[in-house]
Amino acid sequence: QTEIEFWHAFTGRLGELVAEQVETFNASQSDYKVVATHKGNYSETLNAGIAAFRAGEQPDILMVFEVGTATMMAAKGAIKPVYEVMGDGFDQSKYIGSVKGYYTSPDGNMLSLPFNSSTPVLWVNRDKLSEAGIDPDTDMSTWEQVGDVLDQLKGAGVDCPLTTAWQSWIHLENFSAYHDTPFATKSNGFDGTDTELAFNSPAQVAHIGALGDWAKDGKFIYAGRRNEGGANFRAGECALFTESSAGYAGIKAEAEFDFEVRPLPYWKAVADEPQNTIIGGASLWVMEGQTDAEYAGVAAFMDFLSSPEIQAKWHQDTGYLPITSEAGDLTREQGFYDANPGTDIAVIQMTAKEPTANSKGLRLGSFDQIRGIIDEELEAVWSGDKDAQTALDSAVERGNALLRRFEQSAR
Ligand SMILES: O=P(O)(O)OC[C@H](O)CO
Repeated sequence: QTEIEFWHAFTGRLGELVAEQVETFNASQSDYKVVATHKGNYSETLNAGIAAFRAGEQPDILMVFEVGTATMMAAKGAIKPVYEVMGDGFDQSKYIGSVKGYYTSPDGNMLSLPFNSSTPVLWVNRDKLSEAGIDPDTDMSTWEQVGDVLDQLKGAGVDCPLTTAWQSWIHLENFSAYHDTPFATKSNGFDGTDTELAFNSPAQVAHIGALGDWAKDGKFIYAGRRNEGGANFRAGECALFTESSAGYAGIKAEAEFDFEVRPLPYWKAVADEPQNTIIGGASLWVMEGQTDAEYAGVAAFMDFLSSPEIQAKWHQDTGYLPITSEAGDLTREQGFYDANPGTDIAVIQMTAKEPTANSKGLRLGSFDQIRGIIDEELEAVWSGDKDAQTALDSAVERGNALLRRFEQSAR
């Protein structure tokens, strides 16, 4: 039996669900055994994979969050493109375009498997709204409307009207795509590594400024750079929570209140209607230097993960997007969206409009480090130390220095 090493970044409910998938695969055949190992959070898992490659001890499969995509694409000699691993019969057309597009080479080949792809949405604690005397069905399509609701929640004495996970991903990266505004030049890096950050334009400054005002007034409660705010929301402390669609797994397992998923709000003052949101989560990269038997095992496992039943179950359990049209169709046929209203919002938000140059996604080198800079600057806004314009100007300048260094090293 050939062992396939799979390093991932899941804990909690998602950790249980990925373990279940691996067990199902292992029990379904006897040629291969996938051994899944948790390597820490997304950044730690990426760094562990890079360090292991340098030491010649890389796993067969490495989960890399979307932030690491450009880094992995540039890591020549470290990765084996998924379309090559899958071989001649690989039908790339079954994967949903807007999902696989993030991980596809300029000549149209899938470089990694978009196993756990998400997009941000608005999670609502309906009980919290009712307790505050607010109609839980109140329209919160726009940030203007959310602002009114936050006023009412604060007025009713709610301690945590709004919190967020992944502030840069949701409130700058997706915000920009959703309002069809560049996050960076050169189609957010898709058209070349000579890209510059551009998220300090009036639309982004206005949004971060509004969040900063809400933070000052105790209406927006900052909980951390990753998904720390999830614990507060799941415990029933917060009324509204901007978080990944994959927050679903934990919320469904833990929330003892009536919850709902809504589309990510947009500013009516900036756009008549929203563009599309972009991908987050992670994809599975295959590492170089493995045996033919291991690559055959990786292909079998990825084929299994992409099969309609397994993929539909994963989508329904986790809130991650279905990666194939068949898995989406099967989910609909099974009545899942009817029984769980709102669970199709993430897919609709991603696919309702043809992406523009500003909304295909991001492909920026050293982006994990750049996110660290953005996090630092945003925290200065939430604490009242910097205004939004100053903080975003500084993040752009500091981030551009890292992009230039990446560009030189990629040559
Ligand atoms: O929580 P996830 O897995 O949907 O990931 C959210 C962000 O995309 C991470 O960069």
